[in-house]
Amino acid sequence: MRPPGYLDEGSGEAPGGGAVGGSGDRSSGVRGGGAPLISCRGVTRTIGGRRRRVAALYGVDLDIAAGETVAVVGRSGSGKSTLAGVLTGLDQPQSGTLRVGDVDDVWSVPERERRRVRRRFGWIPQDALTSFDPRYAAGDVVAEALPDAAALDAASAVAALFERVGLAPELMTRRPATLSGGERQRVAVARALAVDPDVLVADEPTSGLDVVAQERVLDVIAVQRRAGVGADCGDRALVLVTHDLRIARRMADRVIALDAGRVAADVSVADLDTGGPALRQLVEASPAP
Ligand SMILES: Nc1ncnc2c1ncn2[C@@H]1O[C@H](COP(=O)(O)OP(=O)(O)OP(=O)(O)O)[C@@H](O)[C@H]1O
Repeated sequence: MRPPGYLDEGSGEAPGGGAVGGSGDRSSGVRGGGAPLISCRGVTRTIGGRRRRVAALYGVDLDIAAGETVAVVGRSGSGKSTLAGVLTGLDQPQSGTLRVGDVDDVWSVPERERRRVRRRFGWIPQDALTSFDPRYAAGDVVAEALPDAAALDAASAVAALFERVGLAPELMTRRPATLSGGERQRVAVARALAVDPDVLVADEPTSGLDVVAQERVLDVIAVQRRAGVGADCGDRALVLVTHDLRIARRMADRVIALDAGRVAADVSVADLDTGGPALRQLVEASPAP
């Protein structure tokens, strides 16, 4: 099940090679010496039915620290969206563990505890429109995601979120299907921010948008990353799934490249150009800057 405010959607193990950079060094993604906010160990997820099963993630080890912005890059089908679903505790891996904060193994705790973990994440899906309930106006989509306390004064909470993402208040009563692609994505960002998340996970948040709309959405996400809301943004993390290395360079501190469901590279943005052949292949496969 998706979190409140999202339509449920299906989602779903793989061959591969070794990683460039830090994924073999499990402490490399953790800054400041503390425990990472999110840790995956040996995560494998297969998707599909009985006839055709696809190994979408295979033996993934990954740490994400509070305060980091991590871009997940890779070719189409490399497992980026699958990883996003696993990291947020929405999709269960067939094997491996996911630790989030003080919960050592998210899939071994009771569902109630898992829901508490999921509430730490704001999720911006790849295709916002299909994640909206078509019966709801844009404001209601965001209101539905509010935590119980904020729901007491939902109207002003939603208005504040609309303002934050640069959406005119009159758009609250419009159905998302009648909004532009960029406006819809910003409704999706507002919905993700409604939970005041510790981790914002954005899956190709600008796909299908023109350059101006892309900039607006990226700016809104960047502001959340830097400013936070009512809390120290140093406690927060952003995971940005993208096939576009230009966006990764612009937004992230660190880049994780997936290849056939495995972590092929885990490097700082500064090392993006010196990451060795595996990473170079991925860089060359991405759109030109
Ligand atoms: N519902 C599904 N049923 C069967 N296979 C699936 C399903 N969803 C994804 N897959 C397969 O799992 C693999 C990983 O898919 P995933 O969506 O995670 O890749 P991705 O890197 O996010 O791709 P893209 O950049 O195109 O969004 C791919 O081989 C894909 O075809």
